[in-house]
Amino acid sequence: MGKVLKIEKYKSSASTIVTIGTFDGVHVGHQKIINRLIALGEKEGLKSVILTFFPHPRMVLQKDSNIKLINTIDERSEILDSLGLDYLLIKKFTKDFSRLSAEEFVKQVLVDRLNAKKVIIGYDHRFGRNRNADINDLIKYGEAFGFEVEEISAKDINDVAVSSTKIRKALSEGNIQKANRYLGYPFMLTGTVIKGKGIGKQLDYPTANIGINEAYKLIPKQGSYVVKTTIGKDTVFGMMNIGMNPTVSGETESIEVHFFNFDSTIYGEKIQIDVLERIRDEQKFESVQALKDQLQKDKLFSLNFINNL
Ligand SMILES: Cc1cc2nc3c(=O)[nH]c(=O)nc-3n(C[C@H](O)[C@H](O)[C@H](O)COP(=O)(O)O)c2cc1C
Ligand SMILES: Nc1ncnc2c1ncn2[C@@H]1O[C@H](COP(=O)(O)OP(=O)(O)O)[C@@H](O)[C@H]1O
Repeated sequence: MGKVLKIEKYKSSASTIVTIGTFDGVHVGHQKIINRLIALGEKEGLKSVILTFFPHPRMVLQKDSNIKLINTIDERSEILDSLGLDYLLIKKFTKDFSRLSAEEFVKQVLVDRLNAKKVIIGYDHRFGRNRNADINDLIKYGEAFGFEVEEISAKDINDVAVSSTKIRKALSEGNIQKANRYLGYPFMLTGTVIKGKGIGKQLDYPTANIGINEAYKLIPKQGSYVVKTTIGKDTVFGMMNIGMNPTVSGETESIEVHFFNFDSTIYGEKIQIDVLERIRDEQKFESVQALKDQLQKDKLFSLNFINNL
């Protein structure tokens, strides 16, 4: 288990191997780089470090940017940490930080704080004020300050053929199978169980409404999905709806889950939902009975899917 730290509190006496990036999604391409980082670190006796930024540079530099992220920063930290790094450092990305020259960044962060002896970086990585510097500059700084640079080639990156952008698109289109294949783990939603309208129990399908605090979190296309979660020590499956509930209300978007074989009150609990499969688009039904009939079909679809896992 690694350590998640703010970089302002970190100064490494041990020599490190470092990779730098936003890593939104921590997808199979990212995982490949991180596994290489860890393996090389072990081989060469260097502590493995990921330096990541939050908020996303686009959220800071283009204030109007409506970028949505695959992971909240807590989700990203948890997934990165689970890969077996020594340290995950989160650098708060600010306007001031973005104004550091490439050389200042290398000296102040990579050298003085991280004590980097090796840096693994993608062939097209750019850094420093106005993204002025590239990998060749980094190699020169490495010669001056005493670290090696290992390039991840275009071929290595293209072989994986996965990108955070492609995953965002798949999620926005409701293509959860594709997103999950690219992620290498099920897409997750994390939130707190909040009060809804109290209609679920009347329908005989109580639904835990999930409140997500992070406005920048990407929510998949509206519709219903098969999901899985852990409540206490139990694995619980369910069916989730993301949408406006047009049959009974229709004003605001909600995210709600009906869990199978479950009947506890869980208001206020923090919950992480793994999204496994899409069921269908949301519909406006003629009657509450028609909605209930559909929910019964959705349940059968879900149970069948779960039985085949
Ligand atoms: C799997 C699932 C699918 C749903 N699909 C629809 C739908 O297509 N149309 C609709 O109006 N409501 C749909 N609902 C939402 C119900 O209307 C909703 O559960 C009800 O509004 C309860 O809300 P409450 O928890 O805020 O009381 C769905 C709910 C679930 C769990
Ligand atoms: N099988 C279940 N699935 C989801 N929530 C359940 C279940 N059984 C009990 N609950 C509890 O009931 C609440 C949902 O009831 P519901 O009538 O839909 O009210 P609300 O509108 O407040 O969501 C959930 O937040 C949870 O605490």
